[in-house]
Amino acid sequence: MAESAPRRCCLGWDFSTQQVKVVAVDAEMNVFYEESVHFDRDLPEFGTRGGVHVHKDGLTVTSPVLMWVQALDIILEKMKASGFDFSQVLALSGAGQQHGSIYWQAGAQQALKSLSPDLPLHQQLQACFSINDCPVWMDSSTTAQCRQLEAAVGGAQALSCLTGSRAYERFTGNQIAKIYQQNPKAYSHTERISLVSSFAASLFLGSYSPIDYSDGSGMNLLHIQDKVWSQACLGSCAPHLEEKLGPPVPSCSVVGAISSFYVQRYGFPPGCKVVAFTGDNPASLAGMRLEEGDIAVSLGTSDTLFLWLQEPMPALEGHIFCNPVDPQHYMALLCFKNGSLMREKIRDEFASCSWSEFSKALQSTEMGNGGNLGFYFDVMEITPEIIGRHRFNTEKRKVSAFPGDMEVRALIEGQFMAKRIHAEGLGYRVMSKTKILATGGASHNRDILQVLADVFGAPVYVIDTANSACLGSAYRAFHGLAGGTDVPFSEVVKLAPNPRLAATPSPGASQKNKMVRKQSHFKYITQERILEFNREGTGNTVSEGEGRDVRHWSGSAVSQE
Ligand SMILES: Nc1ncnc2c1ncn2[C@@H]1O[C@H](COP(=O)(O)OP(=O)(O)O)[C@@H](O)[C@H]1O
Ligand SMILES: O=C(CO)[C@@H](O)[C@H](O)COP(=O)(O)O
Repeated sequence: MAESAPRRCCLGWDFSTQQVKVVAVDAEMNVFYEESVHFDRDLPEFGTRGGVHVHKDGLTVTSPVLMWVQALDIILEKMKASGFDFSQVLALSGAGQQHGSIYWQAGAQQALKSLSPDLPLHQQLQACFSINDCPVWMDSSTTAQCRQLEAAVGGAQALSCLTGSRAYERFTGNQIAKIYQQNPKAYSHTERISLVSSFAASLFLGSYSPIDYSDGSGMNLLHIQDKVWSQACLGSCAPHLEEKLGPPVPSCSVVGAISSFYVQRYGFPPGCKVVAFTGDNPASLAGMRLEEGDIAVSLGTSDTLFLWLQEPMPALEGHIFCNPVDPQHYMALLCFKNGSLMREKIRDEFASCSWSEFSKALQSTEMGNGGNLGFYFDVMEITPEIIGRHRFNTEKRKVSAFPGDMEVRALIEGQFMAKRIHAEGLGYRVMSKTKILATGGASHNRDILQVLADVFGAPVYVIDTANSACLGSAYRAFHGLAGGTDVPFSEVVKLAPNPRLAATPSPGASQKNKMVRKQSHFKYITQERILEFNREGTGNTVSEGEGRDVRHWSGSAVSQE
């Protein structure tokens, strides 16, 4: 796969929920190498499903830290076996699934600094962690800690104004508070706490890497405007937390040179720079070269939707993060937990475990699904907080199933309708110039992208790799190398290929959307509305008025315009 002629490059890594991935990008911004290690498939000894362990309470979700370390060993060996020329790597950066936290035991820094090139990393770092199973973003077990934090700073909106988000269970400050309360011994033996992103950077640096502003915004701890840890939040979560976190840094900072371990074992140049790692969603924003007015939809393990923002407008729903490529600006993010794993379940139940059958089901059903609507949350959703499968037929009745193909379309339309109304709740409006940039594993599926274009009434573009977090990490490595904050990111990546048009709205879609916007139909797809449907009981008719509106996205409503 690797070229034999020397090709100067930067590497972009992604430590995501289900896998570790890497791309190499040359000075002309071409991707010429991609590799990945899939946790469930390639490291079965850790017994994860979808890269995680879901605990008995159904709320606690963790991943083994040594699985991540070993995945890095494996991917580096794969690169070496393929002849990848490490000597040409000028710089590297990376991304991590957001919010997950790693607890380095006292003495671990020393172990990191004295890595022997004769042994793989996982054999040398075995005793370095005070917590072996790390809380990850899918965890929703910290409701008590969330309420404590909000109370400590004057309420949910006050916390959002400070940190960009009200308290969320998966956010790291609340996870740290839980560990401190339930396992104080492990907490006191911890000398450093990393995010998945800064942990991965630390493995390359051979010492602790700082947390960057952008991923640091997903902790409920960072003052997003002043870019310092909030003393009120730190104090509410756990003692001595500031020293365990270290000072945060701008996302485009060069945090050091690569550890001699990689120079000696793989042949990296000693001057290879490590640029601060960030969250996978901020890295995707960089990879898609998002512009103001565009909307990005990432269809990975989680589904996320994000926007570039000039001014933060923290609210009770969604998140504001510091922008990863422009320290003056921000990004807004909505996260939906029932993303690809939910789609896989419906695929397995109704489309013979095959994506091509899943696509056929979308092709054989009509836009609007004849008025049949579904919302599928097999795990407790984040946006909004709700669980269960909720289907409503064309007679406005709650039903327990649809015929197979209709089930597939109900899932995909429901997922995208939810994204649109929640984005509109944040103030986003689809305009005539709106571009939707899609990424993540499911963006390989053109039929899914067609539904996205139809529901948003806007064209959908993709980049050549569905791996925008890796790509963005490689771009960010070039940015850090070029001087970071002193140089506009757009200047550094100007040679990068433009996104390709993948789907345009079907005839009739915009007319439906126009009517839906006018009559505010989407607003009924809210937690309250679904709870109301449930209270009314399966088979009950939805009361006239509000409930009816949800179905107006279907064909029958168009004629009313
Ligand atoms: N053709 C396809 N159609 C729909 N979904 C797909 C397709 N190919 C892969 N996927 C989904 O992509 C997911 C992985 O996406 P990815 O962005 O790589 O995840 P992550 O970065 O969170 O590990 C898989 O769980 C799978 O469901
Ligand atoms: O919790 C969030 C964002 O707030 C998730 O988006 C994680 O960042 C996981 O990312 P993927 O592995 O699904 O890409």
